[in-house]
Amino acid sequence: MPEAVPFNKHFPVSWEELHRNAKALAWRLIDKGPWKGIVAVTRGGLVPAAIIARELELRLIDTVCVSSYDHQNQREAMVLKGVEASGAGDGEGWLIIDDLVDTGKTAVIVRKMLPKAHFATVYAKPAGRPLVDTFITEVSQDTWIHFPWDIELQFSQPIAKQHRGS
Ligand SMILES: O=P(O)(O)OC[C@H]1O[C@H](OP(=O)(O)OP(=O)(O)O)[C@H](O)[C@@H]1O
Ligand SMILES: Nc1nc2[nH]cnc2c(=O)[nH]1
Ligand SMILES: [Mg+2]
Repeated sequence: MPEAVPFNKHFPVSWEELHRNAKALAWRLIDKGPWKGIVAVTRGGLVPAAIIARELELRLIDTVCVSSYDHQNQREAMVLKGVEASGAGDGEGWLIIDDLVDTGKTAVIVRKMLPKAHFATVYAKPAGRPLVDTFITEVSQDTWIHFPWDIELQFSQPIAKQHRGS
């Protein structure tokens, strides 16, 4: 595995921004369909998958449940649940939706389960980018993305102070 990159930068995402970017992803995906359904990668893929399901009028939704981070620390990936009764088969005509790809480890696992599915994320970092078929926004490898469900409003240090401290 490549050496872990420290997260020097922070990229907070608001609900509005996430909604807008997930809708932008739906616009990119509409012409690549038709789609039979969505497999959301829990938990991060659940909110983007809900927005995309609404926009593409898809009602058949399944989940794969993968966990590989304790906050910012990556550990061995655990598959808690695979694709079940949805009939996704080899993934032909299906979308896999996750919030982001970072190292690409989760993407490799999910792609093995559904090799013909179209893998789409809202955000991508360079190491994971080759594993995604469609994404919206790229951020650098040393950036940690903070999703709206993980954060709350609070005082923020000026960038100059954060930079001196890093
Ligand atoms: O490309 P990778 O290095 O594998 O990282 C990307 C994965 O990490 C996060 O999930 P996490 O395992 O933290 O679980 P969560 O979705 O439940 O927060 C994120 O939602 C992606 O699924
Ligand atoms: N929230 C969040 N989860 C991740 N999992 C892997 N990389 C990230 C990231 O940048 N932000
Ligand atoms: Mg996840």
